[in-house]
Amino acid sequence: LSPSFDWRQKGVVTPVKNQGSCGSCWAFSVTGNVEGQYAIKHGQLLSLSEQELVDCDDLDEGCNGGLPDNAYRAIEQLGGLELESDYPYEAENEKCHFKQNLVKVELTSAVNITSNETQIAQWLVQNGPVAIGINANAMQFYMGGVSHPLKFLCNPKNLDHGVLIVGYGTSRYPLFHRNLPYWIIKNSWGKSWGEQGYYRVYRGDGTCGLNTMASSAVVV
Ligand SMILES: CCC[C@@H](/C=C/S(=O)(=O)c1ccccc1)NC(=O)[C@H](Cc1ccccc1)NC(=O)N1CCC(N2CCOCC2)CC1
Repeated sequence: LSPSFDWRQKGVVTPVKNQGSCGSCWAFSVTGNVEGQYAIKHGQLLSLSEQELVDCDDLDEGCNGGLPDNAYRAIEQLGGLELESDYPYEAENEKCHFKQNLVKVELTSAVNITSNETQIAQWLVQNGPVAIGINANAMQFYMGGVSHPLKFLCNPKNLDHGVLIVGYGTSRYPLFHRNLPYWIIKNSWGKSWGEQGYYRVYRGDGTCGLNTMASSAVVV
């Protein structure tokens, strides 16, 4: 396993987005994953619509929450994803105005990825960014660095947020830990949150349950 890998350097990750005051994190996690899969397969980076999922994915609950696995199925059933520019984000539940002729990306299926973090890293290098569920307790007060909250402060069984792993690394931590392994996670709370919108979290001990619900779409 290479010591670090970052899909942002390969041009398959769109700029950090902001879900606003709508519980649509699950939709951003899925569009981020599909954007990556499509870019890797077709060599073109498209920004895809979260609002289409918020409005049209009836397996989920729009601004009141959702699950990546439901969203992949809904995208297959709907017929595909439209561009962000064709179906712009409104941060509220609206009436579905999906248009089949505007579909840019179709899914053939989706996969669940093992919870072994070394294997998740291998999968990521071979296939692309990974959609995950995580307990966001430690993210609400995150100001940068490598987050490694104590288990009782970030229950790995209470997943409540959908985000996207885009890479991993090891920090040369001078004083305490020599090589601190971490994940690089794209959040959807805007660029002013965390490290320009990103979250680095300890890699290797199931911190905040980040390894327990890893998944990806398979695009046409
Ligand atoms: C109210 C929804 C909030 C939203 C994220 C909002 S958020 O703004 O990113 C945030 C998260 C944490 C702290 C603060 C802010 N969370 C979700 O959508 C989370 C995301 C998630 C959870 C677990 C695994 C993967 C992804 N999902 C959920 O909240 N839900 C999952 C589906 C569930 N349905 C119940 C009825 O039967 C069908 C399923 C509804 C709640």
